[in-house]
Amino acid sequence: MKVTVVGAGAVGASCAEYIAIKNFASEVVILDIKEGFAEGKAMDLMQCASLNGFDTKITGVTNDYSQTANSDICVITSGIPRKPGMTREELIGINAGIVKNVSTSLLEHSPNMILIVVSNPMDTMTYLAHKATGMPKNRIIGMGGALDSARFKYRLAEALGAPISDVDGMVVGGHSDVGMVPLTSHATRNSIKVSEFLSEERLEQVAADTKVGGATLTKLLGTSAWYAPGAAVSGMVQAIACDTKKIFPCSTFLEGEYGLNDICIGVPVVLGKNGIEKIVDIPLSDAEKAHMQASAEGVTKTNGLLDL
Ligand SMILES: NC(=O)C1=CN([C@@H]2O[C@H](COP(=O)(O)OP(=O)(O)OC[C@H]3O[C@@H](n4cnc5c(N)ncnc54)[C@H](O)[C@@H]3O)[C@@H](O)[C@H]2O)C=CC1
Ligand SMILES: O=C([O-])CC(=O)C(=O)O
Repeated sequence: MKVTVVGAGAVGASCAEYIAIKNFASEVVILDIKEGFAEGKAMDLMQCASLNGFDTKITGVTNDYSQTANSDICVITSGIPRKPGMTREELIGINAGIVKNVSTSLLEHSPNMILIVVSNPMDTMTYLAHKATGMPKNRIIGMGGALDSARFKYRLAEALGAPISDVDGMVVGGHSDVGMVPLTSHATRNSIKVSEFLSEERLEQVAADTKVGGATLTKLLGTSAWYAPGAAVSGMVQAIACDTKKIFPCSTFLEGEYGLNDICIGVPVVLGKNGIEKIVDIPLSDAEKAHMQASAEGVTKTNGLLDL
């Protein structure tokens, strides 16, 4: 199993590190445009191998796509992150050109790859990768919901005073400060609905804190987060590589599901060796449906800024 990660920055390196530590891939190639940067990150990570007990071979390359040839899974994390006070959508001007170039260059050398898009604004970048490469929709997957759901579970556990392992919950919709749709009505603490434990007001606060999860960290860190994003990507890569059929909320191209068309947005999917193996249509409450519709309108508006 060969995995390529484009972008050796904060998220790319974190993702490569988690993939290596989980020890399911034979090879990880990290590619960056900055001379020597990916080589340095790869060497540093390889020097963790004996300490952390993994056998994954990690190599770094400067913009040499021939080294990525025949990758099974490719991850795009290249592009600029936001600074405090910015929205993800403001990154489109620079990141669209990068994602378009990177996705087509990857496809030239790995025609059978499954592509995971991380760069922001992620739903629009996933849509762009779809249009630029013409790949089948099951092989282009945007990462956002897996991270947003982890943040939702963190906030729920905090409010419940419960261990995170006791909590389950999912966030669908667009990966943006306003567009996320935390599915509070489906969230549980050890199979008991969280509404049995928390007031409506407290649950609204949990949802609000979840939606600004990325912005909160960006304010604290001065740039956006990387540990949980890297862990979220590595979980999706593992599900595909090991054909686990686990369900993750992912951004995927919709053709009528959830009443939406010609858009990539977060919905629950089954991940396996073929990438997105099934889109899971779950019933939403009227309020969740309205949030999903408004979220889709936001993503479509951002997609309209693309030069396709
Ligand atoms: N979807 C999600 O949930 C998340 C998305 N992100 C996004 O991921 C992206 C990366 O974030 P960070 O790693 O923090 O940024 P970073 O600045 O640490 O790393 C980005 C890397 O991309 C490289 N790069 C730029 N243009 C390139 C090109 N054409 N080819 C190859 N490499 C290129 C840069 O040299 C840099 O090393 C940002 O757009 C950020 O907003 C970040 C966290 C979560
Ligand atoms: O907040 C950002 O800009 C990066 C990101 O997508 C996240 O951490 O959720």
